[in-house]
Amino acid sequence: MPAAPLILPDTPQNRQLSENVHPCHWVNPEPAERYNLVVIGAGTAGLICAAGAAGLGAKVALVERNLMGGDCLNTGCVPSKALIRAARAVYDARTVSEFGMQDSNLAGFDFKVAMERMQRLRAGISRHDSATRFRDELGVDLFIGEACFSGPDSVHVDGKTLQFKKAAICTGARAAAPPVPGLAEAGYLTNETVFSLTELPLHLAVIGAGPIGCELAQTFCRFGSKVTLIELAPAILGREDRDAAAILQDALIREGIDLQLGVKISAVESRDDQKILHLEKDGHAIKITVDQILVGVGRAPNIEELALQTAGVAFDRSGVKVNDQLQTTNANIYAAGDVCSAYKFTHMADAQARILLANALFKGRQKVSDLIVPWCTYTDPEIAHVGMSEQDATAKGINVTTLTIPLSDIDRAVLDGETEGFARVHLHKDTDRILGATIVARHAGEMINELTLAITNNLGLGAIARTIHPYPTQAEVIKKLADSYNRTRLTPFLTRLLSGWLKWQRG
Ligand SMILES: Cc1cc2nc3c(=O)[nH]c(=O)nc-3n(C[C@H](O)[C@H](O)[C@H](O)COP(=O)(O)OP(=O)(O)OC[C@H]3O[C@@H](n4cnc5c(N)ncnc54)[C@H](O)[C@@H]3O)c2cc1C
Ligand SMILES: NC(=O)c1ccc[n+]([C@@H]2O[C@H](COP(=O)([O-])OP(=O)(O)OC[C@H]3O[C@@H](n4cnc5c(N)ncnc54)[C@H](O)[C@@H]3O)[C@@H](O)[C@H]2O)c1
Repeated sequence: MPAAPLILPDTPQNRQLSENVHPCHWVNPEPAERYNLVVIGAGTAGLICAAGAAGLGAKVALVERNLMGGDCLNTGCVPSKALIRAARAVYDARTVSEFGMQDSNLAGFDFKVAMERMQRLRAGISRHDSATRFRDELGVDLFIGEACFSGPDSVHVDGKTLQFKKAAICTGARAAAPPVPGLAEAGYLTNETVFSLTELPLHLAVIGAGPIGCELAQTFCRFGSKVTLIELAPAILGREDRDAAAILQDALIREGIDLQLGVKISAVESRDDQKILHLEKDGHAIKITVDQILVGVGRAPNIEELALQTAGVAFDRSGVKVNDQLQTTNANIYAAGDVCSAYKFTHMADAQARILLANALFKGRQKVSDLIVPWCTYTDPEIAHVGMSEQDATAKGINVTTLTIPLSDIDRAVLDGETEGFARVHLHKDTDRILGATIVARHAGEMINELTLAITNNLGLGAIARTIHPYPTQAEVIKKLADSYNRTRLTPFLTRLLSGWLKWQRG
């Protein structure tokens, strides 16, 4: 009988996942005399570093204390997006009457089936991050255990010492806990435990309306939980365009989420199986009784166990300190991903790992500040953003022209019944140079790529105006932005000139 999986519940899918990303009978190899690169942490950043370096012929050691694949595979992007997909199916089924289908209701929804689907898909995807693949196909020395520095050029794991020329700290981050009296005693879910639920909460309190809170509040509400979403700030998704966040805020309230904004949680107490949250809002006390609490109030870097002082690596509350080339205060040690990045995204961990490889192994001088970073919050509608916001540009003293097209102007969005949203670009004033963009649409995450490509490659809106977009697609909204830019170039003088020419043509 194989050991119980590291990720609960104990199901065949979770056993398969565990066997791939933390095999129970794994035997650590004998360390090489010296490694070109020792990578600590096998999340996205660490896996890209290890696979990339080994693929280029480096001798690489990779150390992971828990599950290879890190947050993204096990407790982040993958399980959350599988559940978001299930929640969309439930929502669509409930709102089909306008398409002529009979109303369906929630009675037929089985939470266990949605969770099993997530576990099955996650286990399948885990093959790419598996221990045996990294050892047998990529030639990486994989050590399972907790790593800590034992000197400026050595790491200790499982009673062994790994000597390195260069090291990469890729240890990621974990859920931060809000300092609320009684919360720890009452118990709460985080991203590490919410995907292990076996029963749908009847009433779920979600603390924090950032991406984690908004995505999962909407998901559980669609599954049929009563959801209270509690946010300290006066609005949700503080980092997003205000108009974009307002559209989502309305959608969440309309779907039945009890949204408590500008609220302080003064205490939590538990009574029988219930948890009681005491809130303060505008001087009033509010009491909410729930059966589960989910916390999503930001991340704390995983640095405590690394003995960073021993290696001369500086750090603070936000993580390992790195320069623009991802080098720490020890010139031979670099860091990438959530442990050092203000942008905590899988694609950013990936992009930083590539920079780390070039700079650490090949004396490259690539800079993080040169990256154009898109992101997307996978609510319904999605909110996707790339580049600067209007405030970023203003703070840099750049004059901006902002253009916005509502989705209600786009035929395909009208036909799909998905008109809630818009596309917006910020241009360098009097030019077609795109500084940043936000899209709110059901599949905004797919649509933002065209604008990311344009910004990354210095293509202005003019290039998009010259690009044919298939009709009818929702991405035509980006072409319409470009057309509206072209119209701004029609000065009264040019208009007079053109109309004079056409008049002359008529004879
Ligand atoms: C619920 C949720 C949803 C998300 N959704 C998205 C999304 O849709 N899109 C997106 O881009 N991002 C998303 N993210 C963010 C994304 O998961 C992270 O940005 C990404 O996983 C960071 O990768 P990383 O390699 O830096 O760190 P991690 O994935 O955290 O990996 C770090 C690894 O290091 C290991 N480790 C730590 N300390 C040690 C040690 N001392 N010794 C050995 N090993 C150690 C850990 O066990 C872990 O496996 C989401 C996050 C959450 C929580
Ligand atoms: N789709 C995606 O790419 C995606 C999805 C989920 C998570 N992530 C990543 O994970 C990271 C963490 O996400 P997150 O949502 O936990 O953090 P966050 O920092 O983005 O948002 C946390 C929210 O919690 C609020 N908050 C803080 N303390 C509070 C308190 N005591 N009471 C009530 N509200 C409080 C904050 O005001 C903020 O709005 C993000 O930075 C993001 O990069 C990305």
